Amino acid sequence: MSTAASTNVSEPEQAQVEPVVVFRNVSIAFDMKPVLEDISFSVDRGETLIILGPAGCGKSVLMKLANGLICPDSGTIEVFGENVTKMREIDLYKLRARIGMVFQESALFDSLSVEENVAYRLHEDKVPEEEAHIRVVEALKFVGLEQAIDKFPSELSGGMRRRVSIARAIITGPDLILYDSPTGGLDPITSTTIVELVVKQRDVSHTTSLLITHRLQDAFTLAMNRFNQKTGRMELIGNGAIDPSTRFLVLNEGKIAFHGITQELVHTTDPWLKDYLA
Ligand SMILES: Nc1ncnc2c1ncn2[C@@H]1O[C@H](COP(=O)(O)OP(=O)(O)OP(=O)(O)O)[C@@H](O)[C@H]1O
Repeated sequence: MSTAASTNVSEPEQAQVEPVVVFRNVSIAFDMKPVLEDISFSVDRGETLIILGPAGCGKSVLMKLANGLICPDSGTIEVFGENVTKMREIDLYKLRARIGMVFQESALFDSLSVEENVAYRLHEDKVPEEEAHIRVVEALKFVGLEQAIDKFPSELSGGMRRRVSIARAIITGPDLILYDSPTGGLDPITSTTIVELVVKQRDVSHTTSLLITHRLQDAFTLAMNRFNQKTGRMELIGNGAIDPSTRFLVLNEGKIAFHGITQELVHTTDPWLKDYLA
């Protein structure tokens, strides 16, 4: 029973901060085959959640659920405090305006120039041409590609296309970024340049993010590095320290095999996780 004294104790500050994404008991099956079963987790403001797991375990399905692109069979999903599973298409459209998406295949429009691709959402929102151009240049500068503004996707390397895709995702100043395998299909050196951009976005803008990766190396690079704004480069945090805003979610056979911080993951005693991380 609560006492007068206990009710007077002020609640911790964190109680006032609403998570950006909340999954509660979410399940979904395709063709009677369960893909995600009773999944619950939340992502706090400013957090980067790295999603790992074997091929086909449901990582992309989880991300599509977070974006309201598909609906769960049961459970609820809240994004920015709103239940996306109950939203009308028009409200989902407004919600997605606050979300930046980076797809594995970059998903650029081949017939549009880099400038038109990056400005796509601004044009949809009827942003005046002059302002749109300034913002495109700024976003392309962020990813180090301002010189490619007049090129077409077919003239770019895979890594450059991925960088354009990141510029397109950040141009609206999103409150949440969903990265679906942003380094997929890239060589290790190019992958590192993409991870560096993700770290830069995390440490400069503190945008809440969900990031799927198949490469453990990328996941740990994200956790162990920070962006140095003075040098304009990513650098090791050092002394074995890790980024406090980066957490991990590992899926296996439709369930959460791990959800927590980097140190807990690397010191796990779970046999399956140890094998997966080896
Ligand atoms: N629209 C759909 N219809 C039927 N099955 C689907 C659909 N979308 C996903 N699946 C199935 O759900 C399972 C999980 O797919 P998902 O793409 O989320 O896996 P993943 O973990 O992202 O895989 P990968 O690491 O290979 O990208 C797979 O078996 C896939 O075939």
